Amino acid sequence: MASASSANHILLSPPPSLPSLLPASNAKFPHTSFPRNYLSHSSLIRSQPHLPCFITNAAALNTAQSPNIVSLSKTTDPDHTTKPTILVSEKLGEGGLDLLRSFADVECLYGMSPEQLCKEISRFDALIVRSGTKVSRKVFQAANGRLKVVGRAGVGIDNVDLQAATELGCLVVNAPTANTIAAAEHAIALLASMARNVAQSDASVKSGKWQRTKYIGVSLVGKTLAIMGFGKVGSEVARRAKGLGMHVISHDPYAPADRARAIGVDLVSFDDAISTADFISLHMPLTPTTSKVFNDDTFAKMKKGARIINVARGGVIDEDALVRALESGVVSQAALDVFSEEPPPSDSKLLQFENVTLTPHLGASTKEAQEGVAVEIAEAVVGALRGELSATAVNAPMLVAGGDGIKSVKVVYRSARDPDDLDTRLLRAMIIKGIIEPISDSFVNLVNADFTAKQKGLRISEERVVVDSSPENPIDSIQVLISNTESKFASAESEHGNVSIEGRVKYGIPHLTQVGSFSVDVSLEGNLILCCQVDQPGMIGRVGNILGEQNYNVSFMSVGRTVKRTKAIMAIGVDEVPDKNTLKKIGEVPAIEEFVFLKL
Ligand SMILES: NC(=O)c1ccc[n+]([C@@H]2O[C@H](COP(=O)([O-])OP(=O)(O)OC[C@H]3O[C@@H](n4cnc5c(N)ncnc54)[C@H](O)[C@@H]3O)[C@@H](O)[C@H]2O)c1
Ligand SMILES: O=C(O)[C@H](O)COP(=O)(O)O
Repeated sequence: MASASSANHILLSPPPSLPSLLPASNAKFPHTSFPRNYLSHSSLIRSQPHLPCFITNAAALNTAQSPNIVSLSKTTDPDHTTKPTILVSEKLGEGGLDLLRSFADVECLYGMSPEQLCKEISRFDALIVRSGTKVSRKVFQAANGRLKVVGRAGVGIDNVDLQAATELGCLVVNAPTANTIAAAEHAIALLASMARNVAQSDASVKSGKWQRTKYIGVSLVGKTLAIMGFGKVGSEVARRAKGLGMHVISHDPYAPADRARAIGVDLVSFDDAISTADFISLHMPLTPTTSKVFNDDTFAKMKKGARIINVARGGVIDEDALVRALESGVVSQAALDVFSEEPPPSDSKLLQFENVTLTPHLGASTKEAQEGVAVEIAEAVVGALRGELSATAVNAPMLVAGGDGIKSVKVVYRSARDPDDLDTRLLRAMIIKGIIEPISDSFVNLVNADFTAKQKGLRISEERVVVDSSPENPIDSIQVLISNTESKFASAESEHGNVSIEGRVKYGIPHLTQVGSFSVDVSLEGNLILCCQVDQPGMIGRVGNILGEQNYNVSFMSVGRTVKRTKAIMAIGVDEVPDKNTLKKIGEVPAIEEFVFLKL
């Protein structure tokens, strides 16, 4: 692709290499004319050399509001005409569906078998599920790279294989807030109805009996309630239980003590919580750590006659152990909204206990919560498909952790902020993506960038340097140093042999400010010719004339040098993509040692 008239002299020949300088081809999404760079990246990443691309993308982040927000891509493809497609596999509120339909072609296919889902999935850019759809590795594989977003219309994402999603570059978003109150209210409903045998006595009256003595209950006031998991739902349950006059304690290894204290709750150890509580309400997510955390050992530590409410996930309880605890009387009552298998098999022993109250995963099922969740997830999915920032991304780059020849990359962030307040995970993912995408065969986006880098054995180190600049700007500048590689633009190599490049945002636009040891000031937009030449009079004119002769309009020029009359770097912006011969002529100017053409 480059014809070299000397070792340091790189002449890019547009055709046939030009396609590699132009926006990424649609090869990975051959099925659609949906934006080509969607969840891929800006054309710059495919262009030469691959260094400034991550400066562009990383520096652009300075305009984003929060480092905790993930954007998969920024894209503008003026040619796209086809709407994205979204599959909704479980019942979703109308408000959310309306929103989805205003942006995409939406298909609601409820009650699909896992095989049907695998068969259908490759037609869709996004999938929206609730807790009833298992989004397994097989589903991601069957999507053939098309699926870009999975939206979980609710909180728990234990039915989505996040590892597979991450590896295959699919973003997973959820709707974490809209059903909190519904779930908390359901826990309180189960707590109160269990204490007063509402469900059991209702069934008894309906069967013609009048058993006032049998269904004598227990009072809540003054009793100790242990909330296991003091997150959104747990803390709302705590508030309500305080209102009922209960003494509330909680166990949550990650919850801040002052948040608990603010609502009069003491955070205690797991064992203290379960051994002192009269009622135990479960509100932790199902994870490998919490799976079957309520088992024979833990039931044995409970106060005899403890009562358990589970509105979290069935899998946090070893259900066989619960059966044993109910049989022995260690647990006197249980109220369960969730099960390890849903619906529970008809021969499940849990269905046979009169002192166990069961509901069919109704925690989030209020009209209000379902409408809220539907809109929340629709906004998240549409936003992600548009390439906007997504605050509810659950798989990357926050949750998970190239190059041929490249072994290590160092990123230096200069910022006025305290290094502890600088969350650089998204920037890091952007930088890694920029580096490995051009040298990776697999589909790389912000979701799987870290994972792919790890697979390639790329070491990334970060340094945060405090500088005196406006704290309103999260990052003053970003410098990327890549060792053990050669740049297509040799002048990008610093004296230590690292490829070194620095960028910053100026007036909201990413600028390249340092290439190797040369200072430059180049806005990273449009078409750019970067030359390294002997610093001598007339160079700007010569290159300008070559471009002018072919009617190429120069939009800006910037020259940087280290020592007078030695070497200089010239950056020339052009409105149009120069043809092969024009670029060749520039390369043939004797004082020009090397140059690259970049389409940003
Ligand atoms: N039944 C329903 O319909 C329904 C509705 C909403 C939520 N849920 C379930 O409830 C869970 C909690 O929802 P949320 O919105 O409060 O989530 P959340 O993330 O706000 O809270 C979960 C809390 O659990 C804590 N936690 C994690 N590991 C823990 C452990 N080992 N021990 C104790 N605490 C631990 C976390 O620190 C966090 O504070 C969800 O994951 C979901 O599975 C069920
Ligand atoms: O995690 C959740 O949000 C709840 O379990 C709700 O699940 P659902 O959407 O299947 O009702």
